[in-house]
Amino acid sequence: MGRLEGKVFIVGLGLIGGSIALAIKKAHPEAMIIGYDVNERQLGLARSLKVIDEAARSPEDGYGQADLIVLAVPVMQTEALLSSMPLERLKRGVIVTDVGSTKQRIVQGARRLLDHGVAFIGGHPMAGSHKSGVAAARAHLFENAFYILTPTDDVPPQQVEALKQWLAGTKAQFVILTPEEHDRITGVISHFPHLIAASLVHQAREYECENALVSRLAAGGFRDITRIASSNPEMWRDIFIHNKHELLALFDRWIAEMERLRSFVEEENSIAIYHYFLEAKQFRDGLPSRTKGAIPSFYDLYVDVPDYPGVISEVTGYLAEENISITNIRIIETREEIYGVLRLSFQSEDDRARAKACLAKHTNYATYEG
Ligand SMILES: NC(=O)c1ccc[n+]([C@@H]2O[C@H](COP(=O)([O-])OP(=O)(O)OC[C@H]3O[C@@H](n4cnc5c(N)ncnc54)[C@H](O)[C@@H]3O)[C@@H](O)[C@H]2O)c1
Ligand SMILES: O=C(O)C(=O)C[C@]1(C(=O)O)C=C[C@@H](O)C=C1
Repeated sequence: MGRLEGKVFIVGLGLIGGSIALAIKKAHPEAMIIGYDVNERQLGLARSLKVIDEAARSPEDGYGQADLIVLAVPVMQTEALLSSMPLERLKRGVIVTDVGSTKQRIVQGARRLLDHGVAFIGGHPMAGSHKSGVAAARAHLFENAFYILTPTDDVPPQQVEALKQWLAGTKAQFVILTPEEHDRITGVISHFPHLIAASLVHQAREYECENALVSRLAAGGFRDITRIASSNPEMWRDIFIHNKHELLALFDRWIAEMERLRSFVEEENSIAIYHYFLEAKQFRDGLPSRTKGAIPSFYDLYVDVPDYPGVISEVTGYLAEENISITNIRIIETREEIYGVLRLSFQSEDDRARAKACLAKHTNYATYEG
């Protein structure tokens, strides 16, 4: 696909908005990426990290210049932006899209754009992380992942193709769904699992009051299933309100399923318990593997390092001595401070913990997990 020139305006420069910006720039280096975020720190960081070319002072400042507008904010904010977008100031032929985890209410909210002849195409890249913020953004975040689009009949197919071309750098696989299909499927495979993860953490926290060993002993299984409980609460609050109807139906099915399972255990029904686990294993083992992008490794350690030459080789040298492999390394500049931040990525939580201990042994640099 050819390179596009023109202006892209991204509202919301967090994990997803930042990653989309980087992916667009990779495929279309001549395009100008303008960004806006209500959080000035995120906006400043997006500029410093060169995630965007230019910062807008307000959404209104960016809308009128853009050939592509990407709304990458929590879904309730997306609705608000759609209802206040000054349609008469938009460029002719502009494409407006979003990245929100829900679609029905957003597409309903975009009705005023569609009625005004503006091409709104709902979008949802089905990859992400429990991390937030532009510092976590990566150009390859969506590689091999599904990217759902929910165009309505009002939108000409050429506009849908043009959006795919803008987003080609994501290297994602595009899938067209209706907003209803989207919300039903993501309710089951994304939204409800986040609720289960959060509820398991609450359960452990309550047990912790009885015995402080609970969190210290929480090992691989608990950590694997609850990683997503570390996700952004504002984002998940909005998703739960938006997809309320699907989630209520899932609650009913889940509660009935737990009752059934509870009775197997109460009755010591070993055949039923065995088959329950076996069937789950068979289905889980049969899921298509999507190695790169869909499940990114995000075991990052941030290290505050003094700004002098050779500090990076010093840090990596200590890790090499202990055979700890780094999968990625990045310097995050902070212009006004004498300290810089080094972001080291590891393949596993264990590697990250070893790196933390190793740096504590050899240096006095502050480290924190991201
Ligand atoms: N995190 C994921 O795994 C994931 C994956 C796919 C889609 N999504 C969707 O992407 C969207 C963004 O999520 P994220 O993970 O990037 O969150 P994030 O918290 O990393 O970033 C959101 C950014 O939006 C900014 N913002 C909030 N309200 C704003 C407003 N009114 N105007 C301008 N900026 C505003 C925030 O300051 C923040 O920087 C959400 O709708 C979410 O549902 C998230
Ligand atoms: O990997 C994670 O941390 C995610 O939760 C990513 C995840 C998901 O549920 O798979 C979360 C929300 C998005 O809408 C899409 C992807």
